[in-house]
Amino acid sequence: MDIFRTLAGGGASFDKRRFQNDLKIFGGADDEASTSTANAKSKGKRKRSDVQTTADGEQKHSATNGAKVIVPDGLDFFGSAAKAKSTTSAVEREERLSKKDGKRKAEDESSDSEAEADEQAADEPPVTKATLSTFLKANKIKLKGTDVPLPMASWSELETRFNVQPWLRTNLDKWGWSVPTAIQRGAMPVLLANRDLLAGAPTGSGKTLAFLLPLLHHLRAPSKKETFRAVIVSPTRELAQQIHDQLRRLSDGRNFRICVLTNTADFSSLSQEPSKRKKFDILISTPLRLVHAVEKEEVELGNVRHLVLDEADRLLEEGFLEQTDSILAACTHPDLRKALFSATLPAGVEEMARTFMVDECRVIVGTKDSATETIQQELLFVGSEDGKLHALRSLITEGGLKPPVLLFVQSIERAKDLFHELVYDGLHVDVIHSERPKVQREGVISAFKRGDVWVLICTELMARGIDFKGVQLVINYDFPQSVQSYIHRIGRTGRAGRQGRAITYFTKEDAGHLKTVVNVMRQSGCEVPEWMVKLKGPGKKERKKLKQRAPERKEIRTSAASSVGRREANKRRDMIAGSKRRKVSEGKKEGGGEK
Ligand SMILES: Nc1ncnc2c1ncn2[C@@H]1O[C@H](COP(=O)(O)OP(=O)(O)OP(=O)(O)O)[C@@H](O)[C@H]1O
Repeated sequence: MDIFRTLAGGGASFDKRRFQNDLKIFGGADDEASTSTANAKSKGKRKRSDVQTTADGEQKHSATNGAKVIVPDGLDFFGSAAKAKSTTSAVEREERLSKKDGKRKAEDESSDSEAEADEQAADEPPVTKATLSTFLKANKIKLKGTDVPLPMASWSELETRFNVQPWLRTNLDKWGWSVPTAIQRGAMPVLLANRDLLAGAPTGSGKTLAFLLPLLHHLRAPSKKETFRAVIVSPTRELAQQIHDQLRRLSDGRNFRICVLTNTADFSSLSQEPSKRKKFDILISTPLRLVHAVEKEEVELGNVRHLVLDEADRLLEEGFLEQTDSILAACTHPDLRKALFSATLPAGVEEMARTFMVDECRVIVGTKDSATETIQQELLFVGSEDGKLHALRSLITEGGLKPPVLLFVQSIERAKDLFHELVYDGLHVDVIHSERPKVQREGVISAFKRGDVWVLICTELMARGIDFKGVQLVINYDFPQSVQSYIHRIGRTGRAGRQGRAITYFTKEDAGHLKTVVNVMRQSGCEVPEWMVKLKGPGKKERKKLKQRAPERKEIRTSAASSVGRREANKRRDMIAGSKRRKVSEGKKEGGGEK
């Protein structure tokens, strides 16, 4: 079907002169090799988001094409205008710590002014009732609930206001973060005051610390008497492991016993008879594992005082809802406090959450269900399924594929297929999905973090929560099945104040759902062609259908002949490289004798 008829059927009209290049390609959509950038920054006019501060304190993202996009202060999650610099320095400082001493010294000297900005930010005065509304506005925080505790402006309030133990502050300071992020400012006081909390803030904005620190504060020290006083539930093993790693760092030196139920060793300790079981202070688990353990009476949740649902909207969705419900029912302690966190909180989820929370506070940062501002988002029309491989290979040959890259597909099958295609392209590519054994999954993640894997093909498994700091680019090879999926997937880049880029491929078949992504792009300040803005969004029914079931797509495969050709070419290339290496090493041996 003609794509323009499809789109026009949705109420779109086009400025054909302005988008003549796109139009040309759309018109020739039958040619499966056709690809067209239908994004705002096409043809090299990509927006860069260098944060500038104007005299009136507003921040601007300067675009390389000259266009200025005003960014509200609060959407810089790592500080307001005056602190933009200091935030960057906090993240940079974390990286610098791992560099050699000499280099560190030189960098430290050159960043005197940054250090001054850090100090200024760290000294921000506590928020009072009189300054509350200005503070909330500046940090783009929205608070709701009865007697919601005032947000905290700086880390020093942890001691002065909440009496947090010095060891916790010492461990926190090891990260070198000069100021709390907006969600940490708003959510931590609520949790430190031991209130139920529903918290929403963009991807990569530091939600994990916002719930971990108050939790450790309340537990104070390991307990010999009670087991499982706190439970953190996450939808994937990988995320559970990541939360565990951060918790370990934050509780360094305190000997808290932390059980990650997805770890075989911890799990087998619980399968023993009750008297021989190890006692744990904190339990981190995926829902299914936890429910099984509760059913088998290996885990007893009657002592739990603090329950955290990370990626709460996912845990309250079909597929996990039943298990989350069982977990809630098993946490029977009268003093149980619940904290729900996510970057996306659809209205239905909030409604459901309110049915089991008590006198909860609601803390939302930025616009609900929106993408992180530092991500340059692009939509790329690829004609048809085959066009995706062409687009990807063009990106590689044009040098636009700067590793590390995460590449999302809609199913395990397609992840495997794409891996088999790309592995012959000479890329350092690997694939991760739930069918791969745990050890392999862990190995792939480590290799990706080390930089040994440049392109990681993944399924929805990696869409939420995973914090790979330096991801340069996210490619949605297959169009995401919901707006939440889109926000979380692209949120793997542009984390902790860094810049990131996300490209979403779409075919004629995806066109009906384009508007959902377009809305997110516009909301986060990306330019979008007018014709896309005028598109009609999918109805509720269509959205539900797509969420429940991924569309049928043509198998990922270039012609057998070309893949054999590439395989042969790669073999030849490897042989030549091997022979060169051998010659060099033989030469070295011979040279060695001359000394
Ligand atoms: N106050 C801070 N200043 C600077 N960096 C921070 C601060 N707090 C956390 N970070 C860093 O920000 C990054 C993102 O944090 P985190 O993984 O908690 O994000 P998140 O909001 O949970 O994201 P997602 O929604 O994707 O799960 C991490 O690398 C973390 O170390």
